[in-house]
Amino acid sequence: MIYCEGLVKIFKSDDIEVVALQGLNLTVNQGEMMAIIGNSGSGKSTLLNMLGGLDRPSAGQVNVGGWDLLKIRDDQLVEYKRNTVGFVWQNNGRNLLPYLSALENVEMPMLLSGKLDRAYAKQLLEWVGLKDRMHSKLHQLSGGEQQRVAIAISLSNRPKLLLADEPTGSVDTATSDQIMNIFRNVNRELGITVVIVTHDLTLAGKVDRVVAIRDGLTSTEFLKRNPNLDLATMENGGFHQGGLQEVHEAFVVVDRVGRLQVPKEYLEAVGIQGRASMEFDGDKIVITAPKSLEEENA
Ligand SMILES: Nc1ncnc2c1ncn2[C@@H]1O[C@H](COP(=O)(O)OP(=O)(O)OP(=O)(O)O)[C@@H](O)[C@H]1O
Repeated sequence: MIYCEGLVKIFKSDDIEVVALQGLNLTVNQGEMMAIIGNSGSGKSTLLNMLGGLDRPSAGQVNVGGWDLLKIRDDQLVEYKRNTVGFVWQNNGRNLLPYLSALENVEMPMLLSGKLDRAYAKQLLEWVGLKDRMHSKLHQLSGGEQQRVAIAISLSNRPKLLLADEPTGSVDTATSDQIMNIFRNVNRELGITVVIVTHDLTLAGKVDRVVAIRDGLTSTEFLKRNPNLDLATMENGGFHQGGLQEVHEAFVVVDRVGRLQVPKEYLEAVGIQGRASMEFDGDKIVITAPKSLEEENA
């Protein structure tokens, strides 16, 4: 569904250049539900905006659902955004209209694309648990309910890919669980590929695969140890306390030409700066602080 290789995004303003993505690789399979984590400024939103067609990449390859987003024409980009992707933000303000009802809000993008389908709009609101509130005005709904309306809107164009940027950033734990369950249903029952960007490791723990971004590159990948373990089992087993490591195994990402990112803490702990020694003992690759020549000759 998503294939990025060597993806680069450079922001230029006046004479300052910020390299937000510096050759990022990422593959997401059709029907997957996965999360992207990373510190503030690591490039998560930049990546999501590229994938959503909201911003253009500077270089590299990025292909989503058969569209080459580097070469795509402006008119094709409109079609891509209309038919292929749905977007959910932390801040609903961007796509909700406060004085319209929940139902009218869901119908709005359908109207704009000339494909009004009231029955489907109602079905979507039922799907996100708002059957009884569909005629309430947006401003009469709680933050969590508004977020669920936003999810219904993001599905109104029947996308193949749903992108969510910190979708539970401003809601409580119970609402956050409810939202994650909606994503899980959307993924399982509608077969939509779901990519969630988050800071929240408990949230990330609820998906099968997590990719960590550091300094504009994918650095670590976490895979669920037992993919058959479902959400209910994880929650009953006290998963909420455990975070990501309890259910997932961490792997360092090695790109096509063999590059990998070594965590800064590891480098500092063994005093590596600028260069390192690397040895292969037939079984393991050992990276250490550089040995001095005298030591080698001793
Ligand atoms: N429009 C822009 N112009 C200039 N620099 C930008 C722009 N957007 C993002 N950046 C820079 O690119 C880098 C990556 O930003 P990005 O918003 O993608 O990070 P993030 O991981 O989503 O962070 P956060 O979790 O805080 O949202 C940062 O250094 C940021 O300052």
